[in-house]
Parts: sequence; C-alpha cells; structure tokens
Amino acid sequence: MALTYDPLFITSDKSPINIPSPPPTLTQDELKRIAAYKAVDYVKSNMVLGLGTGSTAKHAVDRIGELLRQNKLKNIVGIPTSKKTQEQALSLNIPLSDLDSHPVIDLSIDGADEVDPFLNLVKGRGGSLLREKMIEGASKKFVVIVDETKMVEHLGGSKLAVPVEVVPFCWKFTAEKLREVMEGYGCEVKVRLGEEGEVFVTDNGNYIVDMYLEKDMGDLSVVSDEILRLPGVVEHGMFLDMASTVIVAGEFGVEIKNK
Ligand SMILES: O=C(CO)[C@H](O)[C@H](O)COP(=O)(O)O
Repeated sequence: MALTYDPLFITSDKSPINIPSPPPTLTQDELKRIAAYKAVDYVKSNMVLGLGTGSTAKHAVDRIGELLRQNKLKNIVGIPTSKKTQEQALSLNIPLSDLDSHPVIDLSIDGADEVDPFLNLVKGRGGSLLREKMIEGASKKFVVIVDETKMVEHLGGSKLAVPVEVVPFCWKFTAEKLREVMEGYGCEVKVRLGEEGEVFVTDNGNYIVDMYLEKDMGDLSVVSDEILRLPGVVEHGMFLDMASTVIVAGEFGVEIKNK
C-alpha cells in the first residue's frame, strides 16, 4: 500500500486562511516503508540488485517482489545479503544469484543503524554486516533507506552498538584486544547474545562483539584500519564512503541526500 501525505501547505494573502489539519503521525515502520518505496523507484528492469537485510530493507524487497508480480519490472536478479533476505526473496519468486556469478551489482538497497553527515554508516545491528559490506561494496550504486531516528552527528553517536564480526576461536581474547584499541573512545565491548541468551552466530558462523562508545572516533579511516588489523576480526560495521544516496523519511517528508 502506498502511503502519501504532503507535509507542505501554502497560504497566500488573497486566499482565505485555511488552517490545515496536522499531518497524521506516522509510525516508525511507516516511515521505513516510505523510504523503501522511494528507493525502489531507482530499480529498473534487467538490473542485478543487492537486497538488504532488516526491517526497512524488508519493505524494499516486498516492493520489488510486488512489481515483478505485476510485470512492471522484468528480468531482475537479486543478490541477498543474508539467509533471512534470501528466504524472503524466494517466497516472493525473486530470481537469486550470488557475487561469484555476478561480481558487479547495479544497485543495492539497504537500511542502516546510523548515518552521519558525510553519509558514513553504522550497519550490522541485524547481524549481517559482512555479507552486506561485500555486496554493497560491489555495487555501482548503494541506496540507503532510513527513518529520521537514524541520523547522528558522528558514528557511535546513538550510543547503541557498533558491531564487529569476529571468529569464534578465542573470541574473548579478540574482544579484549578490541577494547584496548578502542579504549581512548570510552569503549565498552559486549558479545552479542541471541533471544535465548546464547551467543549469537552470524550467517557466516562467526560471533559479533558490539562496541559502545562514549566519544567521537574522529578519523574513521584510522579507526577502521586499527580494528581490521586485529587478528580474529573479520569485519566491522562502519561503512565508510560507501553510500551513494541516503533516503531519509521523517514527519517532515522525504529527504534525498546524494554523495
Ligand atoms: O545492517 C543491518 C542488518 O545487518 C540493517 O540494515 C540495520 O540494522 C537497520 O535495520 P532496520 O532497518 O531493521 O532498522
């Protein structure tokens, strides 16, 4: 279902004053869907598409499935960024492939946990950061879809998790090394747990150590390199200089930010 509302209203001196009724308050999920549908406007027939993971990306995948069913899109190949998205896409009859067969992707659409003013991202609170980074990094265009709550002054600024995927082998050792490297930013680390308190295992059989940061990390490329140099670290959830476009849906309407 397409959601529409126009947050703009115009009055002039000559016309009688119409006091507009306030726009309906939209739920966070409705905002996510608005951003997702807008992103799917970028999808054209014959594209190879990176299919993101999470509650926002789910709306985009649903919409792509719907347009395929209606024959408004044809000959799409989807590259899912997680097992969950793969299942969703299969249930919608979206033809799927992988990076081995399609090393260049036309367009990826995915959500994010944080977006900074330079369009750097935190991703992976849903646990799929590694496949997301591989697939979105291989994309000619990467469109990020968020509701306004995801916008931050600097990465880590929401005080929520900045995820790091690590190998299970001696993960406590790796988590401690990570804490030491990040100590200057007031970093606490916690291994991610699943719903029943067990250690969460990624689609790649790894664990996630979440970093909680008190301070701004400053030069993100320096911090990124430091984290990636640690043996045992597979990947982190900072997506630096990867997004081409960020679509932000809020009570104000939709804003499209281009790199
Ligand atoms: O990176 C992700 C999954 O690994 C998600 O894109 C991110 O967590 C945003 O999720 P949501 O759209 O549910 O808020």
